[in-house]
Amino acid sequence: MKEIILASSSPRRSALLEQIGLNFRVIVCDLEEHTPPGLQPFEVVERLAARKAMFVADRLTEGIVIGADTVVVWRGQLLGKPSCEQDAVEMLKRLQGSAHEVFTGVALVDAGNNKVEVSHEKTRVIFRPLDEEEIRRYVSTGEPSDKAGSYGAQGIGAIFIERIEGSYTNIVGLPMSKLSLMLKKFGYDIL
Ligand SMILES: Cc1cn([C@H]2C[C@H](O)[C@@H](COP(=O)(O)OP(=O)(O)OP(=O)(O)O)O2)c(=O)[nH]c1=O
Repeated sequence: MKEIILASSSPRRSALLEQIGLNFRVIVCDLEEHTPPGLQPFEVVERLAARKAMFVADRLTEGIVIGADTVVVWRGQLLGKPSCEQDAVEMLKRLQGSAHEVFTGVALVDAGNNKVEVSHEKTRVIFRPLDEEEIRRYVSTGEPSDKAGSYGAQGIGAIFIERIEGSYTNIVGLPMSKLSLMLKKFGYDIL
């Protein structure tokens, strides 16, 4: 079996891979997350996921490298990780009482033969209405600080979610069903 390498510092992505009993190691790449303006959300997350995976694969001679990137899209606006607490409050004010989409791009790179596969998944999330006090209390827990859209569906943020259409794990940072099919194409079976 080839070694699996996760090119991500996200503890949620590691937790999802641990959940399915995958043996892997983490190599973190500290890349600037910049893309040219005017790209569609799926293009942004696919490009960033590919860049992260290729950066790590370039430094290896073998192994399958997984890269990923997650953004929240609200009425056409891309919301990444908040720059400060006020930014998080502003994002949550937009998301409350409405629907948004979470896009996660996933890239697999086989470091041995430079085979690359990139894809993305989209999940629709509906938030119940929130008042400003609730938003401020949530932001002061610190949970939003490292998360796209300023919430964690796997954490306290769960209490804001009325409904989800699509993959839950995609919201948390890795669409596991899609990932398993991509790994299969690289000759790696989970079961
Ligand atoms: C919407 C949402 C996002 N997130 C997280 C997943 C990602 O870790 C993060 C989005 O930022 P990313 O830039 O995708 O990932 P990262 O900076 O955490 O890690 P790396 O670049 O090293 O791969 O937001 C949640 O944990 N829960 C959620 O509900």
